[in-house]
Amino acid sequence: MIKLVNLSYAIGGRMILQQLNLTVERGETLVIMGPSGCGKSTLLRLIMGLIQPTAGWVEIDGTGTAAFTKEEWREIRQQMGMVFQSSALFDSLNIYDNVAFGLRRKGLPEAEIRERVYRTLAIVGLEPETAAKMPADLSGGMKKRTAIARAVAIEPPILLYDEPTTGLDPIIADTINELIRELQRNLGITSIVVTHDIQSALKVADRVGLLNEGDLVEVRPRAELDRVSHPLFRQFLQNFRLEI
Ligand SMILES: Nc1ncnc2c1ncn2[C@@H]1O[C@H](COP(=O)(O)OP(=O)(O)OP(=O)(O)O)[C@@H](O)[C@H]1O
Repeated sequence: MIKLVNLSYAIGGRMILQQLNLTVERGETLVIMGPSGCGKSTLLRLIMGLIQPTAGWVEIDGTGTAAFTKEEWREIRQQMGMVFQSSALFDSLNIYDNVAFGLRRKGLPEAEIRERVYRTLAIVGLEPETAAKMPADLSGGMKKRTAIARAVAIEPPILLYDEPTTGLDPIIADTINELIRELQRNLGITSIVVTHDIQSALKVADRVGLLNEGDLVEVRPRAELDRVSHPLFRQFLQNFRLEI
């Protein structure tokens, strides 16, 4: 479970996020949409503890993080996987070592790492032979699968995705959406997905929220998107030619 309590973030005197309150239940997938620059990536960075809020706090599974030390953040980050916008694979490491990265940091024995790497590659739909390849040898969709595998390998209860389908063609994007859904269904992962992609939102979301100018203006269950009331949210959905 992820809870935001009056969460605010300002930088250089400018308010980026203001007083966000939200609970993402265990096993739920929340999609956050919003215009460019509205603060979506900043929100994910706050949840990961990569930056600290100006006011308010984040709770992870009932634990408030406001007074966390760097060490405590490092520990709780073990509960969270992050899939970065550009996949952000380590270019000099092969796929095996990319997926093994978080497992090595946990200090697991190599035999267990090996078993988990191949199991995770299978979960994300990559052949075992992919393990020996370098990121540069992979297509965009396979890179994204690898990035998801790297995040999933540590078996985190929470996964955060920053624009998981950006830059992928619609068919490949759809397979990534399927994968996000499967991970939620099969592993019960709690997820926040930040995206511009309404198709993706419709495929993976239990609920969808609109972030605008640092404010979470409306959050709706996926099945109730036809009842959205905020004008910008309506416009946002219509712009993507959603029949509402
Ligand atoms: N370190 C920083 N210094 C100055 N401004 C920042 C910093 N980090 C974020 N911002 C500003 O905060 C706002 C929100 O940025 P953020 O990257 O969170 O938006 P976003 O919604 O993820 O955008 P996009 O959809 O384009 O990725 C932007 O106006 C950005 O310029």
